[in-house]
Amino acid sequence: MLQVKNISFSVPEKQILHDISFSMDQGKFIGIIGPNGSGKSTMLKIIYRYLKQSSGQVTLYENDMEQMTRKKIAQEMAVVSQETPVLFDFTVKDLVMMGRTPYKQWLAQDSKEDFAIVEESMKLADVLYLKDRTLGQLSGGEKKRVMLARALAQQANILILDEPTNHLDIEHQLQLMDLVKELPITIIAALHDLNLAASYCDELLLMDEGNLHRKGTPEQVLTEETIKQVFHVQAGISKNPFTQKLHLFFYAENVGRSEDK
Ligand SMILES: Nc1ncnc2c1ncn2[C@@H]1O[C@H](COP(=O)(O)OP(=O)(O)OP(=O)(O)O)[C@@H](O)[C@H]1O
Repeated sequence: MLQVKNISFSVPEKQILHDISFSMDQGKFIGIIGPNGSGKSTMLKIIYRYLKQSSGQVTLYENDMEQMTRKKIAQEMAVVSQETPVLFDFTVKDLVMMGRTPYKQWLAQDSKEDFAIVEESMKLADVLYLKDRTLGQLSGGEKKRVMLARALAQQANILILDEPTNHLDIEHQLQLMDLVKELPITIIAALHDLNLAASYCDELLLMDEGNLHRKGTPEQVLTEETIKQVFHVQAGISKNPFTQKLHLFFYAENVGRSEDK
């Protein structure tokens, strides 16, 4: 459904992305992983058209995204970015209602259906109890969940998440990942936690210094060799005994050396 074709991105000082190509199939959960500064957020920002690539093309259902209107893109894609908007005086329910904007005519009233969708989205993201608070009165993790609720209210076909579990406690991390995994839509998420990525993603894109180092299933991408090459740490590959999913252990290269002496 979505194709990224030969995308490069440069700023005056340097090239940030080098000739990236991949495609996303309907209903799949794709994870973008890689060290700090490897280009994950930049790649996502180009997909949701916050940044314009220097060369290459992104197509959605074979249409060039540059030719699509903002409104059409907002009906297709919802984004939870790393930044929270500076709308401190807005209440949670008003913010989540903003997710309905792409479906409204100029100055149209919120419909019964809009209110029902907003309430359901707040329930799913576990923020209903915060609905009358303003954004300025929330913790980092609560804000993150409100932004997820807003994205859910958008009812888009593609959900883009930039480090969605950042700021979340472990219960809410797993809740969020379970929730988005169950959605019948396509998800693309930049993730730092490789074990979360391994557990939930159908496919991983491993970025390294602006290049797509490897793509494939978690088993294909998360090997001892690739982790050493890209993250410069040693990894042991195992299985989570409860979920049977791939599980990684990490250690610095010199661990255990003192015991060898
Ligand atoms: N506007 C800009 N001008 C100059 N350099 C930039 C700009 N935006 C991003 N960069 C650089 O591009 C590289 C990729 O940044 P990006 O935010 O995409 O990385 P990331 O993989 O998402 O990192 P992190 O894991 O730390 O969030 C970094 O080295 C960053 O400093």
